[in-house]
Amino acid sequence: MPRPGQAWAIVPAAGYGTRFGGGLPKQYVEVAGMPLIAHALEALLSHPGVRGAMVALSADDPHWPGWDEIAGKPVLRCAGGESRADSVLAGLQALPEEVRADEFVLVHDAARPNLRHDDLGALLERGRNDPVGAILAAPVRDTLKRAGDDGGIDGTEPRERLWRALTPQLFRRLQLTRALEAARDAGIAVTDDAMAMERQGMRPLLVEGDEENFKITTPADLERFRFVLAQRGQDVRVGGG
Ligand SMILES: Nc1ccn([C@@H]2O[C@H](COP(=O)(O)OP(=O)(O)OP(=O)(O)O)[C@@H](O)[C@H]2O)c(=O)n1
Ligand SMILES: C[C@](O)(CO)[C@H](O)COP(=O)(O)O
Repeated sequence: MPRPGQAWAIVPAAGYGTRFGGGLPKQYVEVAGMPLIAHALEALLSHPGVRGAMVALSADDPHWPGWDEIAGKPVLRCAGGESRADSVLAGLQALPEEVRADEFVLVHDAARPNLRHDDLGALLERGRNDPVGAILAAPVRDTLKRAGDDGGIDGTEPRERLWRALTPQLFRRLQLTRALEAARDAGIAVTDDAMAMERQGMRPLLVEGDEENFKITTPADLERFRFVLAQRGQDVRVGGG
């Protein structure tokens, strides 16, 4: 049952997992008996602050299991686009009419299966009290090197005040739509939603999130996720991938 203040989530899931490899798009690789996208959706939709999800899929995605709801919440679908930003924009435009222009919406990668409820709660609480919105992020803790063409080190980048952007990212529906449209029209490939907002001169809030909310990009990331689940004592019946 919808509750006041719940936020819709847009889940971009129309990627092909090129860096992951294999025949199956990585969001459908099974871990602990569920495709990765199910872990991501379950973590989102089981939180009381989330109303439902709009999943942006590749057109005619043959792998989508066809869920209409998860954790008792509606799961809607739309066709994604050529880029992640295009897919997010498609999701924003496909949201139900009930979602007002000034309402906050979450954007969360299908490839991030390990979102914690306390992080999501902090993002919703603090992001809603920010004039622009907020993103989950993690401070850079390693020394950063810039690589030369020959594989040698060209230099060390100052890491003070550097953070890695995670998801979910929380913005108002119309503001994010306009920012993504502006970036698209300017031919700028934004790699996250905050970048589109920054281009408009806005400064989203950084909310520190857990390092375990990492994105599954390569097979090594999948092994890390399996290890994390094993550590949590979950049965890891590994499928393909
Ligand atoms: N045209 C695209 C490209 C990506 N995504 C989604 O955006 C998220 C983050 O993208 P990434 O990790 O890069 O996934 P892929 O694009 O599938 O990976 P790769 O770049 O290795 O092909 C993923 O959930 C992916 O499905 C999307 O919805 N539409
Ligand atoms: C949105 C994101 O997950 C934030 O770190 C990241 O930018 C996605 O990048 P990708 O190359 O589309 O995976």
